[in-house]
Amino acid sequence: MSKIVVITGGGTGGHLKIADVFIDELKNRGFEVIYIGSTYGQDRFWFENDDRLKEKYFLNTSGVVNKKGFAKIFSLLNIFYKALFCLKILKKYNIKKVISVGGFSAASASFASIFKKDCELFLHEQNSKIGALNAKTLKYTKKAYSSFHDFSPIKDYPVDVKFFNKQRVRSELKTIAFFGGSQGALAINNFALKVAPKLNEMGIKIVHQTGKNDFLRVKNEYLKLGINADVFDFSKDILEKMKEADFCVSRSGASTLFELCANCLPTFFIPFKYAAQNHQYYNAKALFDKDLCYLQNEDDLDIELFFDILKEPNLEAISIGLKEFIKPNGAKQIVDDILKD
Ligand SMILES: CC(=O)N[C@H]1[C@@H](OP(=O)(O)OP(=O)(O)OC[C@H]2O[C@@H](n3ccc(=O)[nH]c3=O)[C@H](O)[C@@H]2O)O[C@H](CO)[C@@H](O)[C@@H]1O
Repeated sequence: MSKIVVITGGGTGGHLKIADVFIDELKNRGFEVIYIGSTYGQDRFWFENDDRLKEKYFLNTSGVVNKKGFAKIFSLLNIFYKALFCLKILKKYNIKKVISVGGFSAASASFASIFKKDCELFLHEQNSKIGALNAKTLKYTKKAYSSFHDFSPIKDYPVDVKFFNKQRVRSELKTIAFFGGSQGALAINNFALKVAPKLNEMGIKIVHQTGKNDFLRVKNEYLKLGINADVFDFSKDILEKMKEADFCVSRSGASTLFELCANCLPTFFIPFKYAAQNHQYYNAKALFDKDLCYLQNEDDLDIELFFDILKEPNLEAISIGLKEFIKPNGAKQIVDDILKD
């Protein structure tokens, strides 16, 4: 069997994090990995200087979902043109297995794997609602994996095992973290700034990930409020920040959500309302239905209710429940399954 696997997909951190976890898992088993992503989105930021990869290609492709008319046709033609380039890569390295982690970055290499007769396509869908490209390629896949959908033979999310290793049952509220997902979230930044003075009065320490675009504004606002918060735009080691927190306010992007579960950190989710098919809301609802998180839509945010929750945040029961909700080794099981024949 060829010892080189192609991983494709990205655009945002939620997809790229899965690629990252699979790269480690494959490298540990002596496989080499080629990554194919896009020049748009965050793919370069995550993998351009990654020494684990045998090769990396960033194609000039972009999404088609939100485009209309000629722009849409042009994007589609471009994706197919780049698929021919990907086909050459698959042939050159005799690739037999391509793993897509979704997002528009995955389109060209996924189509190339479908064109190549002796190549199998595998898919990881992170969210509760199936993404546009994944919905199109699903029927051509050898196997598809998801923590939300019945078609998946493996339900555990491929969370980096380090989040489990630093798992902690929370019992006392000393530190609160605000996470906006890989790009940060204006709504969470504004909410944090509104509740910060009272949190500060209550003696609660604030850790706040703002995203790159809003970092300076938020940092300055904390300075004006005279609050000594740990403010950062993006951290390569988010676990360092997470493990310190006893409660979190976060977007419900799938990778963040399952990392929070793995770490047993009770969370108040504020989903990104424009996510396709409102998938962030449904991601969090899977936890909410089991009383394992707090959940509020951005438009209904209620500061009084938030502080009511903080009076008796049920930390221990939620923390213990999260431990049961997700088991480690999701990545290992999926890669075992991909490599098994
Ligand atoms: C706006 C948007 O379209 N968001 C989507 C995107 O979210 P987004 O890109 O925000 O993805 P997630 O929240 O799922 O994951 C973010 C990843 O980045 C990491 N991280 C984040 C901040 C930081 O400072 N350092 C760091 O390493 C997190 O640990 C996590 O692994 O992909 C997710 C997975 O498909 C979807 O559920 C989201 O709806």
